[in-house]
Amino acid sequence: MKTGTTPAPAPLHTSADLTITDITITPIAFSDPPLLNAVGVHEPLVHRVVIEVRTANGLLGLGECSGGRSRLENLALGANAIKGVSVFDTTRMEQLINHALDPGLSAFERAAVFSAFEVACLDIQGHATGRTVSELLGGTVRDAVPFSAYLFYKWAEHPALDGRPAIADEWGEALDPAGIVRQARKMISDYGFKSIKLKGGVFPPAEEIEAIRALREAFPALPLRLDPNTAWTVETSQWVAGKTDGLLEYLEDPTPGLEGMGAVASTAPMPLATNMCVVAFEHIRQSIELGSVQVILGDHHYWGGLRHTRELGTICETFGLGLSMHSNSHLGISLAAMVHVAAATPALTYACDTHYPWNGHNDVVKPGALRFVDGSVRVPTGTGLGVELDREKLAELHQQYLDARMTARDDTGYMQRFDPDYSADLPRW
Ligand SMILES: O=C([O-])[C@@H](O)[C@@H](O)[C@H](O)[C@@H](O)C(=O)[O-]
Ligand SMILES: [Mg+2]
Repeated sequence: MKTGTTPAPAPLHTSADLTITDITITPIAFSDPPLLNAVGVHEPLVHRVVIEVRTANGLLGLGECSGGRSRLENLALGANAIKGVSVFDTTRMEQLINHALDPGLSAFERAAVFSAFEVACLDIQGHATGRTVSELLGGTVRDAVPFSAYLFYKWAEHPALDGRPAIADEWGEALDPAGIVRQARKMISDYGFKSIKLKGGVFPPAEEIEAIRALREAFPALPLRLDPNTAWTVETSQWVAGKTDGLLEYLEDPTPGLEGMGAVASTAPMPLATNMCVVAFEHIRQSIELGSVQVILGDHHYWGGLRHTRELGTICETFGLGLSMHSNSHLGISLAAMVHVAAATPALTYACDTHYPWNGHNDVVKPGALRFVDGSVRVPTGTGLGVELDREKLAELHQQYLDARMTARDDTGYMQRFDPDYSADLPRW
């Protein structure tokens, strides 16, 4: 219970004014280092979208999601469907968006489109009532949200290409256990993270196990995770799980599919986690029946917004599953939304993932509200999401998007520019 030190804020606006009148969808591009994964390498620019929702009484709410040509088309359809609706009617909004989108679209894409608007509407609800988004989600159960150091094998620089010079970064090369430990030391010294995740699926599994061993030696007290994004067969996954017994707090998506994961889980000494085989509510039942995963990585972008992600927490608790959070390359609007929902979700059992150390220096939100201290981000205290748009930065990143003529993320195609024989067929080992 709150003590009398903070006076309860009076509602600032009546809900009668909170009809959506205008929505701006701005595609942006921001820089990204050459991070390696199971399907290739990150391109020099990430395509993402900033959503601005405005109401009749002049309030503004922000959302952020991943980009791509079809995503932009779907966002435009969604925006059109919810004009004239109150920002408090998010359930109806979800129905309207579902109705407006092509019936053939995946549940995943529908959820992603709705989520971007839901976050912006919750931001406005917060401004209108003088409350934070986490308060609107039921209040915080933690003041700060822990994140893990998200390590990647990486090249020292984006190689020169088509007349463009090479692009180096502050992180340098990490292609072996020593490079990974070096990267971990820098990330932990910069951000204070208390757990570590290594993106695997890049090198043969024995080499990645060596990197995990090196991390264990360098950071004896920090929990470790390995995520090869389904690069391994069931047999290889079982072998790796046996070799990393006692080293990992969980093993994430070693192999494709609920059945494959179930087979690995039946022998693995550690819990299995996923952001690939359980990505919608409809997958949970079969996963429980098969015992496929013991930890779900929620992600409000893909689970249909902040309220549904909070509901996912309750389901995880009900079935005795752990809950963590997945991340793709993102900026501060998404980080703020993650922090609010994670702070309001008692069932969160693991530190969340974030790409922010790789991308945050390019943020579209003004500095100050989001800071990592000892690996955690304190819940922003301003109303709504508690972050403010930096319009100059938004314009700059939008221009960067226009100049780059981006269409969709293509880690595999970019890798093939340097290695024409590269194949992204998985499982690879
Ligand atoms: O950014 C990447 O290369 C990651 O592999 C990302 O695309 C994944 O979605 C994610 O981080 C994961 O945990 O699988
Ligand atoms: Mg993953």
